[in-house]
Amino acid sequence: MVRGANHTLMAATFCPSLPQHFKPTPIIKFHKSSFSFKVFSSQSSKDEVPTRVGFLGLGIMGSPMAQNLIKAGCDVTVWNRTKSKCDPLIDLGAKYKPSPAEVAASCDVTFAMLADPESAMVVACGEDGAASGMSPGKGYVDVSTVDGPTSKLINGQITETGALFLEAPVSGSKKPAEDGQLIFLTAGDKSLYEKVAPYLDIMGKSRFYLGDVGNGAAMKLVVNMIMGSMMTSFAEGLLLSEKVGLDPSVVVEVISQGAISAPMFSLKGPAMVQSKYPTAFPLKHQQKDMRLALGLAESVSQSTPIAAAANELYKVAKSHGLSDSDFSAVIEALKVKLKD
Ligand SMILES: NC(=O)C1=CN([C@@H]2O[C@H](COP(=O)(O)OP(=O)(O)OC[C@H]3O[C@@H](n4cnc5c(N)ncnc54)[C@H](OP(=O)(O)O)[C@@H]3O)[C@@H](O)[C@H]2O)C=CC1
Ligand SMILES: O=CCCC(=O)O
Repeated sequence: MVRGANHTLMAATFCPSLPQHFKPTPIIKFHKSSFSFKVFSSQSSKDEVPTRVGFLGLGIMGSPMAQNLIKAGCDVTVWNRTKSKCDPLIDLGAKYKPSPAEVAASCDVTFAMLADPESAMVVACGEDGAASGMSPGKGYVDVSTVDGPTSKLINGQITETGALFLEAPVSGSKKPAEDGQLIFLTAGDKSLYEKVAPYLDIMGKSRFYLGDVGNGAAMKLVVNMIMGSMMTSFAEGLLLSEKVGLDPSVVVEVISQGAISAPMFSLKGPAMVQSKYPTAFPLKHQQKDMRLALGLAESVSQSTPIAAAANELYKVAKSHGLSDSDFSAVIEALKVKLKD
């Protein structure tokens, strides 16, 4: 693992729009390794930081991530299927292009934060997709949560153009995205990983390089499978406590002080007790991740009965119209079940 350095230092190190006196020596020391960049050349080459950054997909996660790049002084060009979501970023100084292909063609490196495997594929490889604008010297970094096979297909299409590919799904939700505190789980081209590291460190607090394409996706799915199961177990506990006459708010407090304490329980618990689910991580995406994690487990004949049961609850919640609520709304599926 390598840790991100101070964001201001990182931004000042390579973002061309910052005043020269803010630029310290371009050597970034990380937890386990260090390397240096050559910066501010108009041409990209192997050891230079790419200067023109594209961002495709401006949903709950993509918008604050792109915003942090802009605020750090980076030269950012955005695209989103629903154009209106580009407007706040354009107001902050971003450029706009009307297709992923045009973003990719005008940028050195392009990030993509899409909903699911289907949208990640169409934006990367569809008509006017990013691959059409790719060429040698450019890079494509997919930070969406997808499965390994999808990531490998995108890798194939991007690298066929001579460009480089990195998968880099993130741990951390809306608030960490806003605060530049995401955790990047990267895999793929190592040289691209090193080139984009300063950008990852603006958007995140740490990054892992995990080797071949597919490993980042697998890591993300394992983590989210655990998270999805934890949430359903937590929901069961809250409802059981209420049924036996305990105050579920006190359960949240007790948990927060013990060995099973987790930020997620303290963060979501108080709202869940009030049947409120302000969306940070949409339930439909959590169910997608459970489904993809189950597919991953199936591919290696690993038994995952807890995740399979949790997945069923997310499916029930979706069928009750909770797709766009926060994934903590899965508790409603248990309320429905208990009433039946
Ligand atoms: N929210 C969270 O806490 C986290 C989410 N993730 C993952 O990050 C990814 C994005 O999540 P999030 O930002 O929450 O999701 P949102 O649903 O808020 O945003 C999804 C984005 O994908 C775009 N999109 C969807 N379908 C298509 C399509 N067919 N063609 C083109 N664009 C499309 C949307 O465009 P449009 O605006 O036009 O709908 C939007 O930009 C997901 O893979 C999710 O699992 C990872 C970590 C945390
Ligand atoms: O994919 C979503 C992850 C949410 C989180 O890590 O808090």
